Amino acid sequence: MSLNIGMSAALDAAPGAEWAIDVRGLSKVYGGRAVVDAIDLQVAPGRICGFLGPNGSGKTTTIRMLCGLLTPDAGEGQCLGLDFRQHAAAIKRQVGYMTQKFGLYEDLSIRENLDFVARLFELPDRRDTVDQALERLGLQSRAHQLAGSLSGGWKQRLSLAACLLHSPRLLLLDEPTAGVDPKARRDFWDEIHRLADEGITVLVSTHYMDEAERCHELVYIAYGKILARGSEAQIIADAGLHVWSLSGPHLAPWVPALKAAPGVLSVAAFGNALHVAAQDEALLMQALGPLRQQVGVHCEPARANLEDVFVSLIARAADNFGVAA
Ligand SMILES: Nc1ncnc2c1ncn2[C@@H]1O[C@H](COP(=O)(O)OP(=O)(O)OP(=O)(O)O)[C@@H](O)[C@H]1O
Repeated sequence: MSLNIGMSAALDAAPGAEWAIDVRGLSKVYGGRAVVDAIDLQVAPGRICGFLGPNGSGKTTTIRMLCGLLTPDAGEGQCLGLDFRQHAAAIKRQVGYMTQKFGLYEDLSIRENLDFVARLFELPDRRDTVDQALERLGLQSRAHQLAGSLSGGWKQRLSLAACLLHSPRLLLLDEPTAGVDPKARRDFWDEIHRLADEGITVLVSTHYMDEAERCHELVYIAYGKILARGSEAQIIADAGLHVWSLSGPHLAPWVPALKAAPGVLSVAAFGNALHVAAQDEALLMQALGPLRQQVGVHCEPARANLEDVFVSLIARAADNFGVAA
């Protein structure tokens, strides 16, 4: 069970705060290594901010510091208008945190789990509150089923219902849809957008590009540092990438040489096409030269997508930090 609730907190979020999350210089060091390295993060109320980055880049650590489950080594700022270092308990009461791993009791039913969480939060009218949560997330038909016997999609809905029970104003969701099928993911995102329409702020980590596209804004982190932020369109424009799409037979043998070519930052297959990306257009043309001579190979400029940008950012960051991408 990962819920950790400050029962004694009486502070409410400061009304009308300009930012739901506003932290600067947030850092966490493990074993002498800054796994979150002086990051600044601002999210306005009612916005959905996607938090992206490769495995081990510091997303969970950041989320856990924001909701007061982990003490930062440095940083200052506010969550919901409250100083996030001084008022961790008060913030916890107004934040819904969904962990990466299912954090509820497998041997309790859906209803029993929700009732348990309602007790933890000392919610009044528990039965009504649980009934409403069951209805909102479409869980009534399975209310008496043990959580341990639910599929991934149902477990995820139960987790979301549990973290919404106390009417939080900020949701911190850590890879909430990992391993969940496309229909359940779509339903989940519809619900996230309904919540944002109601004014709830959402910071959600994900590895899925289609989910990134459903966020109002994105933050991309690697090696504990923020490498890009903004809307999808801004991030793509800021990256200044040149991308060419290649199609034709037997392209796979060309991939290693393309990847090794100077200036090439990303090579990826999308269906029958290869996307090759670089910042330096002349180097890209040089890398593509031999392929453009091949009979049957069609080359044309393409629009960079988020995945092209993120893979390229990692390649550049790896160069900067002197590590293997
Ligand atoms: N308690 C800990 N002690 C030591 N190192 C830790 C601890 N927790 C996390 N780390 C390290 O900090 C780094 C960042 O981890 P974190 O879980 O925040 O990454 P992440 O971006 O959430 O990754 P993923 O996408 O795989 O969930 C990793 O290298 C991880 O091994």
